[in-house]
Amino acid sequence: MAPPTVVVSEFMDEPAVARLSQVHPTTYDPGLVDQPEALQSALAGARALVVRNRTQVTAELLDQAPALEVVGRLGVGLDNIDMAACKARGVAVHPARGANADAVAEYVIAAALQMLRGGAFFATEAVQAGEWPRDACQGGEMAGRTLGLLGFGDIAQRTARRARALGMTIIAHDPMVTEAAEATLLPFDALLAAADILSLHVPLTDATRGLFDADALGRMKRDAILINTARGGIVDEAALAEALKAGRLGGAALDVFAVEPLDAEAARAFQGVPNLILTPHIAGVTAESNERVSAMIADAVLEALA
Ligand SMILES: O=C(O)[C@H](O)COP(=O)(O)O
Repeated sequence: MAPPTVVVSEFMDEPAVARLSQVHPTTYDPGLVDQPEALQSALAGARALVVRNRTQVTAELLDQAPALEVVGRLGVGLDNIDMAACKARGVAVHPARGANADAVAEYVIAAALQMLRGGAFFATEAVQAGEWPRDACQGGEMAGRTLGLLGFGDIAQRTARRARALGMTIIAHDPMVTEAAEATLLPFDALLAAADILSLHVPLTDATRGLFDADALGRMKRDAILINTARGGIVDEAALAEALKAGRLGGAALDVFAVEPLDAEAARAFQGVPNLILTPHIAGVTAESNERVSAMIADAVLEALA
């Protein structure tokens, strides 16, 4: 078998893989991300590498791939890719910008609705059993509440449009944005103090690492809901667990974690914590978004190698 020109180390929509395979010898093995040696040897002659968020594209890995020309990223976060090392080696990096944004925006709205109103939808058994738990099932409304967005890029703006349609007031903080039709821009402290639901849409950088520590969480409303679909590491998980347990915060939905899958310490910290939803880094992944993301990256790789 010819050594692969294209290596795909995490899951990708099969029709997009097939398009790559028609043109170039392609190794598609979603398990490669967990087999560093196999990944290195697959890359020996590869011109393209396609990853999601778990494959660490480090300088060391790039050194094992001397023919590499392009990295396709099946998502938008770039914290698993050493961009400087790619640049130094002339390796282009293509994220799937915009292709999973609707999936994340819908997740944020669903998580907020779930936190406010979700209890009612778990009443099926009680209702079948002849109970009528109307008090326990009473929730809250999105309309009239304030959605705070930290970061006001594409995903946050799509979330804002949906929230506005539900009657919410939208506020945002983004040092890169000076004008926004969809939101009132506020300083960070004012955003923390005013949001009923606060959703994070910033990358993990030195400036955002650990930003939501005990102090920041303490400056939010006591009944506020925090939603993190951005990156683990922005929220201090132990401090969040403590705040929820102590009733200093209303609830949280976390899709991303400092270590994924959760390590034992984080799992212990979250044990028995009330009003907490944990999901496995899935906000941006739906059947539709996987198709869009994969098609976009197949196109980018084919074009780069043409
Ligand atoms: O950065 C992203 O777009 C999200 O983390 C989803 O990425 P993934 O689906 O490629 O893991």
